[in-house]
Amino acid sequence: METLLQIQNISKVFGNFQAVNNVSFKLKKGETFGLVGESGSGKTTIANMIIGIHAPADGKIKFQNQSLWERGKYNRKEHGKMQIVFQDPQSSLDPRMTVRKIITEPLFILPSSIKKYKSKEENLVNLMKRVGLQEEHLDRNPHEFSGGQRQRIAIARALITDPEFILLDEPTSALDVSVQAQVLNLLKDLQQEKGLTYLFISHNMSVIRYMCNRVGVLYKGNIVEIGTTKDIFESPKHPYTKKLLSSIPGMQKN
Ligand SMILES: Nc1ncnc2c1ncn2[C@@H]1O[C@H](COP(=O)(O)OP(=O)(O)OP(=O)(O)O)[C@@H](O)[C@H]1O
Repeated sequence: METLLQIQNISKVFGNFQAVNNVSFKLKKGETFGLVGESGSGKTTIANMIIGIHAPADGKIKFQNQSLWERGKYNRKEHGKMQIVFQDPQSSLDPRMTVRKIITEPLFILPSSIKKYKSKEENLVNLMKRVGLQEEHLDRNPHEFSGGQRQRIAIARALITDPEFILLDEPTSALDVSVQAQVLNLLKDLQQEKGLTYLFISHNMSVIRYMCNRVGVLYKGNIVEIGTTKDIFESPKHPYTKKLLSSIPGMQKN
């Protein structure tokens, strides 16, 4: 299968702290790759290097075979094809903006003809319905919504540019368990419909198992194990992976 995103030996140092150390993995088109590890293991730092917030100290990140970083500068040319959904919809959605503005904001990086077409009322209404919201929600502000609805708004915003790839950074960790399942199922259905590729970042092994085809286990900035979800959960090799698994309620200890 075609490789969409390739992470090659990336590292990141803050002061003299090595947050990410020589990390490599690949995302194949249409799959969900999970990145799991406890708080502080470097998950968000890797996400930030992919989306252009931090330059890697070393290594390469290639999207559709194009380098995203060249000599410390981020290449935003293909940025509409990559989107992100963050953990906390409370702080990632601007409270002063209407839902309409929030959702259409990513279009500004696209050519005006596409922007004009995509922001047509009919398209917006269809997109709202697809993520489980309603037309009348378009002119409200984020604080008028529940956590689950806010995350649906963030998903609509991610979908507006017709991306190939969505980086999901703990997308349901701030939600109640029942709402969490609904949002995860929505993400799964959207992936099927649109052939999306996901990088799914989480510290929650159960969610990773439910969502991912393959998993990379991150420990203190290092990938200690990569495998199919089945291999990671049924025959983990690294002691740290075993430790993560033993912390899941109801999981057999290895
Ligand atoms: N801008 C920064 N300056 C200094 N240290 C940082 C910075 N960003 C992250 N770190 C450190 O790098 C390490 C990795 O952080 P990171 O946020 O990537 O971890 P994480 O696995 O995403 O954790 P969490 O799940 O808590 O978000 C942490 O020890 C953190 O304190």
